[in-house]
Amino acid sequence: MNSAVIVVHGGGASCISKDRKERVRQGIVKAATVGYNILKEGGSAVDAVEGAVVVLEDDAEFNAGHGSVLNENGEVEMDASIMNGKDLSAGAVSAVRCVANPIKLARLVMEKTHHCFLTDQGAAKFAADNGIPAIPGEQLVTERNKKRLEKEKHEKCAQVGVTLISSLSLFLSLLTRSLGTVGAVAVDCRGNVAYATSTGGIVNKMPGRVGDTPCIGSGGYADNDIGAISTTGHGESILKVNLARLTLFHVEQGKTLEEAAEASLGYMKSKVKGVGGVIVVNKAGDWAVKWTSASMPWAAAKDGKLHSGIDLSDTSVTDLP
Ligand SMILES: COC(=O)C[C@H](N)C(=O)O
Repeated sequence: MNSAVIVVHGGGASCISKDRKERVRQGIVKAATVGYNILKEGGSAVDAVEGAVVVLEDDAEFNAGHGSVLNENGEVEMDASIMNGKDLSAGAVSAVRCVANPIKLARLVMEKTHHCFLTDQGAAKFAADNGIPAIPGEQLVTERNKKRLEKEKHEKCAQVGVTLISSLSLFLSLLTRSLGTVGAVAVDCRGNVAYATSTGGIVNKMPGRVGDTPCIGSGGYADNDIGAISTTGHGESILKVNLARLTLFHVEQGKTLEEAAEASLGYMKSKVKGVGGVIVVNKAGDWAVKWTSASMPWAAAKDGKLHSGIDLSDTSVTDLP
């Protein structure tokens, strides 16, 4: 019998203000606890990662579901994917608008269709056909994200005429724009692994822009023989290096989870100047969290203990109830 493990993340970020930190920590801890309880009650790794991600999609502090960032037109378009390491079955949706929990829709794609990936209107029709209610898009829009879009548009305007933007400021702006994607990886007591990742993408994106999150191998991957991973960060960079599968490739080559995460994130930084973060588990119950962004809210539950952190310096361990 394997020991159950779940790890969750709340997105690579540049910096999180002091007043938000506590709310973010509470959200991430709640998600890990909900996922861990599902595992302890005998639920599958897929049930656990879906359950944890639903908690974060429902929490307006995170850029997924309710609280997603807005595109150029002020609308929410969301991407999500999920994968079962037992048989490599996978489901994904992109550019979906009026659903509260894109991860539930991704799971339905995985389990109720012969496809891996549905997008836009086809995904919306599939949702309706499967009893997922369409909600008014505005229900997903928060005041904070309206302000964020305004600020982003304003800053973009201010940059017009500036011919040379230093790569540092470019990265910082990319990260502020992409704060808060959510994800989870888990191992259940039968030794199966799974991942789920969900996002509103990056603020002020073009309508129809799809990032790494719904792309199997970039936004995540799960294979019982290697492990499960969920990624976050600059989507275009993650897509270019297939960050999730690349990390697991390093694991297959004999690296520890920690070393593999470091190698792939390092590669992404040196090759395309992209920053981000990953959470990884393997069948044996080892887990690792790693990021090259300034911070990444995360929590991991195993053997009755909850580990969590946001910045490099603030890891804490407590007993789970
Ligand atoms: C932290 O932000 C993200 O992870 C955004 C997501 N990877 C995207 O580009 O769509």
